[in-house]
Amino acid sequence: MSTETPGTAVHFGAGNIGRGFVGLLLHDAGYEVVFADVNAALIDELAAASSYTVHEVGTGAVDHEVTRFRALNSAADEDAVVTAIAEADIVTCAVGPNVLRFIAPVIAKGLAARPADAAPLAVMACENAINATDRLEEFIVQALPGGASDEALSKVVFANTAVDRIVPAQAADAGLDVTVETYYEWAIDQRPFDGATPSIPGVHWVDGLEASIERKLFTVNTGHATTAYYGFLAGADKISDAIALPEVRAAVEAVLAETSGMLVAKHELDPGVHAQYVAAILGRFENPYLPDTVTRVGRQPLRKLSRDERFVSPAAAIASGGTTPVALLDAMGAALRFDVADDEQSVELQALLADSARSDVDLATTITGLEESHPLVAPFAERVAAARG
Ligand SMILES: NC(=O)c1ccc[n+]([C@@H]2O[C@H](COP(=O)([O-])OP(=O)(O)OC[C@H]3O[C@@H](n4cnc5c(N)ncnc54)[C@H](O)[C@@H]3O)[C@@H](O)[C@H]2O)c1
Ligand SMILES: O=P(O)(O)OC[C@@H](O)[C@@H](O)[C@H](O)[C@H](O)CO
Repeated sequence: MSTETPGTAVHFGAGNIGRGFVGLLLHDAGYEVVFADVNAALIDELAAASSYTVHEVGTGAVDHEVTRFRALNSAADEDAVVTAIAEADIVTCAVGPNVLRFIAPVIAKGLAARPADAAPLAVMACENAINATDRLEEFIVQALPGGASDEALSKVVFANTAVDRIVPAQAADAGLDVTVETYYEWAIDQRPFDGATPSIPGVHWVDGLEASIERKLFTVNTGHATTAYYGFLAGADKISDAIALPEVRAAVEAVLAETSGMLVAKHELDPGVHAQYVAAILGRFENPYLPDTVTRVGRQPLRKLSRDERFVSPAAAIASGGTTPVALLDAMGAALRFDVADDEQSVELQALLADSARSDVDLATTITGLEESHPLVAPFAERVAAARG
């Protein structure tokens, strides 16, 4: 890690947000980006290319060319990834929260292989999850050869981040190019760097990430998922078509009114500024040029319905104040009806709901991770019963 000349950044996950956002900002900051991914076809295509283009769509859109990258297959060529990490300034990832445990061992090996006099490696997870870097850190520490020695941990700085840019699934013929919205925000907790933050233009450095990640996850992602689940039920394919339906729009606005009240109170946000933030997000969902789908945005419903995620976490915060978050509970009920054959978690969810040996309350606790005595369980069990028909 250096505040001076950018060197190398290793980025795990060369998918939509990896190429369309994190890789782009690191490239623009002057880093050589080393993409590490388990998708052999994607890595081969990246390794054979000298550039790709990030196409923005919407008002003020421009194209950006990304060059000066390498691509490594982290499943087939772990040694090369370890070497790259040993020599890098930065490691980032956008692989999905459930994949963090699988990339941690190779990062641990890279840390162990780092020269003793190297500057600390900045590790920053760019996932839609609360404290994703802390989760990654736990897996890395568990995997450190010889244990979490002071020497190993002196070679690394872990910082939580919040990333925001809608990057839809890409067209089959897009190749490496990525279509994205114009908007982006990358907030990173600056406290762990002790004044020596990496130089990445476009990053918003914050003191502590809790307010930034909760504001983002419980507004952008709660609203997005609500649009997806109600849109799916209404037969919409695109997010922009879904949010154009009055009943979907009303449900999304009701959900965001609930999360807004919680966020404004908890993080002492300016209500007017937050209202503008919400309005801008609804405008982003409306972007007709963004080919985003309800199936991508609703993907992995069991993850989205879990305890620390975009529905249950804000709903539990509201319930702890004695109020029942009816719109959030109804949106969770809509999520239960997300029945998409090629989404593994949707199939698993539907199988759970079809299991007549299990009670509604049992399923409500299993899906949300809440104790049976929690005030949300009884009303969510009612939505479970309704979804089971
Ligand atoms: N797409 C968005 O709009 C967006 C925006 C902000 C945050 N995110 C978050 O970024 C993460 C990735 O989302 P995405 O939309 O880019 O998904 P994606 O499926 O397009 O990309 C994920 C990539 O990770 C790779 N991968 C999976 N397992 C791996 C492993 N063990 N090692 C290395 N690579 C591995 C996959 O092959 C894939 O290329 C998620 O946490 C998501 O919530 C996405
Ligand atoms: O990536 P997920 O599955 O957690 O959520 C789906 C979308 O809401 C998400 O990818 C958004 O497009 C993104 O978070 C915008 O910043």
